[in-house]
Amino acid sequence: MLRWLTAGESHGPELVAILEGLPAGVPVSLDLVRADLARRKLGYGRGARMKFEQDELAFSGGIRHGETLGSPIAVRVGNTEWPKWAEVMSPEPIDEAKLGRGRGAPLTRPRPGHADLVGMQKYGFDEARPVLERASARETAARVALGAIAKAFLAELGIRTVSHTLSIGAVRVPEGSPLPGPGDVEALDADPLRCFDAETSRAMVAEVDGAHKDGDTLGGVVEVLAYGLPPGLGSHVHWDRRLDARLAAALMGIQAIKGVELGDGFLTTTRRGSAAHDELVPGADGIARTSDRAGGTEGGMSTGTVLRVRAGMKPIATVPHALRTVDVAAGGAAQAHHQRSDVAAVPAAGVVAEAMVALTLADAVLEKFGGDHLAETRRNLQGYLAAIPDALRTSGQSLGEDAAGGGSAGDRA
Ligand SMILES: Cc1cc2nc3c(=O)[nH]c(=O)nc-3n(C[C@H](O)[C@H](O)[C@H](O)COP(=O)(O)O)c2cc1C
Ligand SMILES: C=C(O[C@@H]1CC(C(=O)O)=C[C@@H](OP(=O)(O)O)[C@H]1O)C(=O)O
Repeated sequence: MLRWLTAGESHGPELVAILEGLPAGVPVSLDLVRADLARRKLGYGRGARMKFEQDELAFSGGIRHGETLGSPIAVRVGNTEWPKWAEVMSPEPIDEAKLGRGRGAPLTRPRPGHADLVGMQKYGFDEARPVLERASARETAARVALGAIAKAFLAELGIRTVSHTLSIGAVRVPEGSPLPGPGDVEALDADPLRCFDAETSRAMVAEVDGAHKDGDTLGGVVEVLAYGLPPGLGSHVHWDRRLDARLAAALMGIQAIKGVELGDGFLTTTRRGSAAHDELVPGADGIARTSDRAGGTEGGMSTGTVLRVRAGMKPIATVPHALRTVDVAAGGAAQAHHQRSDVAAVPAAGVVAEAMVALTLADAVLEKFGGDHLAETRRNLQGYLAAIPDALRTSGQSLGEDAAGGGSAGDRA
């Protein structure tokens, strides 16, 4: 079982994350995690904060000489902007008069679409600062750090994840466009919107520019792909063991994600059964699929084909052309508070979604194969794959011998 927790506020000194249950022997470096933290800041439409704020990464448990120890892994992501917020976010009691009218002033005009109002009601605060500090997606830096470690573990078993942007606002990659593979990650990261279709990416830039000019914000859809999965992660036997359910919960747990689809998702609901599923045919080296509409799960289990899961993000709630609200201190109509914000953070949400998928898959792998050292997990995986009888074997399925090698893009249906 893999467990993880994060703590820390958006403008606090640091985020702290703990990952418990990963086997020993997984190669992990600060650079590897730093690289994913940097990818999370990418994307045309992100606000100024992404440029001036630096993530200061440190491991403070669970890793020795570049490898996991099997003990809980502790990660700290320091915030270089902390000195500016030291009084506003001081853990020690502070004279409220000192906070003044600047960044410490009470936020009494809650933003529709953010956690402000209901957080104040629920936790008994009279202003939004104590709510928004934790509701903020700054927290996703901690999850991406843990996701990078989960990805390092999965890569050792030949499993690789890729995320990309499918839509921003009304601009969408055409249905049926080629999927990026593990070798396309660099090119995706170099694209301003992390979109695999160059023409659509240009249209997305124009969409973001348009929203920015109008003082507005955008949402969109991201897709995460996982290559090289064995069949049988998750289970059909109980609702909370289903891999699709676990992926949906993990993705819906990201700030602003409002919908999740497995494979063709809602599109499949419009198809007839004869055109909705992935038919099985005899292939050269085992059972083959004629399509990949399901997105790599059946009966709540991975099928061994490429996993394809989508997450839809609502537009950013802090709309520059501020939305109507109520001033809960003065009473009466007002405009929601606004200092700065992202126009769109969909590409960043893709990197976060990749981290959440990686953590969920790593958990499912450990549930099925266990192992206190990576070598044991790998042996168990290889033994399982080798024991699948020839008559049930799917085409292109690894026998496990190459599980230490690279991703198996050949699994793509
Ligand atoms: C990567 C990322 C960046 C975000 N940036 C902002 C932002 O700059 N301003 C904002 O109001 N919301 C931003 N959000 C969304 C808010 O965090 C989210 O709308 C808020 O937590 C309420 O979401 P909920 O209704 O899903 O709970 C961002 C979300 C993500 C995933
Ligand atoms: C700091 C990050 O994202 C923040 C997420 C966020 C929100 O409301 O979710 C609001 C913005 O913060 P602020 O209101 O302080 O400008 C974003 O910059 C980050 O992703 O690292």
